[in-house]
This record gives sequence, C-alpha cells and structure tokens, in this order.
Amino acid sequence: MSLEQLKKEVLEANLELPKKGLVTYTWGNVSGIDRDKGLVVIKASGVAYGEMTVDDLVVVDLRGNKVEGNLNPSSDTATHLVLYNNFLEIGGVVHTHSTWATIWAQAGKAIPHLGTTHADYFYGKIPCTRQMTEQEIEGEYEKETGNVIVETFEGLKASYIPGVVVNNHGPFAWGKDANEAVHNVVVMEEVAKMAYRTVKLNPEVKSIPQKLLDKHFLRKHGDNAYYGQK
Ligand SMILES: O=C(CO)[C@@H](O)[C@H](O)COP(=O)(O)O
Repeated sequence: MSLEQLKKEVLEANLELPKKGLVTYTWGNVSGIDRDKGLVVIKASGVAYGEMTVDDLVVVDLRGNKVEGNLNPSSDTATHLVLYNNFLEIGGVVHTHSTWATIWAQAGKAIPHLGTTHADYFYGKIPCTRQMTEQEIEGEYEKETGNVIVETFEGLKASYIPGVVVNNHGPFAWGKDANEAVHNVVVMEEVAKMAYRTVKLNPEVKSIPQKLLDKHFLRKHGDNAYYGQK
C-alpha cells in the first residue's frame, strides 16, 4: 500500500469515530502504520473532525520524528508509537474518551467478559492498567502511558485482546489496520455499556464459561478460524 493510500485509510478511520458517536469535540485519534517503510500516519493534534482532510494528518517515524505534514501530530502519538514498537502484529491504533469505556477506566476496573458479544472480539476481560506514578506523569507522560499498557499485556496476546482501558484516562484499541482498530473500539464501547448494566442488574454475575469464550472467539480469530465466508 502506498503512503497516500494509508493516509486515505487513516482519514476514513478517524472520520468513523464521530459517525459512531465515540468522540466529542477533538477527543480522540486514529493512526495506521506502514511497517515496510517504518512510518506512521496519525491525526494532527486538536483538529476538528467535521472539517478533517488528509492535510490534517501527519507522518512520523517510529521514533516520533515528523516526516510529512504541516501540523503537530496528535498529543497521544508517543503512546501509539510504543504500541507499534511492542505489538508487532498490529497495524492500526485508536484512542477515544467514549463514555462507557471511560467509565470503566475512571473506576480503575477491567471490563469483564460476560457474554458472547464480548467473546466474539476479546478473548477475556479487557484489562485496566495500573495508575501511573507521579514520575511517569511528570516525565514522558504519553510514552509512559504506552509503557504501562505494554506492562499490562505481559503474558497476554495483543491480537487476542485488542484493547485496554487506561486507568483514570480512557480506551485504546488496535487491530491489523486502522479500520479494524476502530471496529474494535466501537465494540469495546458497546460491551462496556452492556457489562456496566449487567453488573448493576446482577452484581454476582460470573464470567462467560471458558468453553463458550473459546467457541465464540476462536471461530473468528487465529489459525483455526472458520466463521463467515471463505
Ligand atoms: O486526552 C487527550 C488530551 O488531553 C487526547 O486524547 C485528546 O482527546 C485528543 O488529542 P489530540 O489527538 O487532538 O492531540
């Protein structure tokens, strides 16, 4: 894929966020990576979604150096870059402050895996990171946000749990490309809402049984997936 095509894809993925009701004002960002070139296309910081064009995208390398674009890249760029540098299988990253996922983040709680809607996309609970330390907040805050996500995923497969809620902050999600990352964050918002209401209705509710989690997740993801059309 050319860089121009990647920009188009990243623009479309960004524009999907307001369409799905996941961003208020400028509260979110999507990026996509060209692994061969080692370049990331990301939304510029603080630009309104209503009038966004390809000129509102910025190209950076994996160290955060600007390669193309007239504007400053998203303030969350360093977090995206830590994810690309550590989760080598991913091709797109998204961050929002969508209401339901952010409620779980602010409560400091993982989104529990209670039903098959969740299991179709996330192979277990969507983890919540630990709170960040004062040093991390005072230092390279956005980079440390990425590091705390990576720390949370020790022993987990990022492609099997394509999202996280960052404590006191909000959701980040990822996927094989920018479009899939947005798809996953849309699903995260839905399952966050369902889980909140399920727990309210039945505080004793248990996680979905492992067999049912396996059935739903593994038929759609991984080497033995068979769901849908060939
Ligand atoms: O949390 C923040 C800013 O505090 C960000 O996530 C913004 O919501 C989006 O920032 P830009 O991508 O426009 O810099």
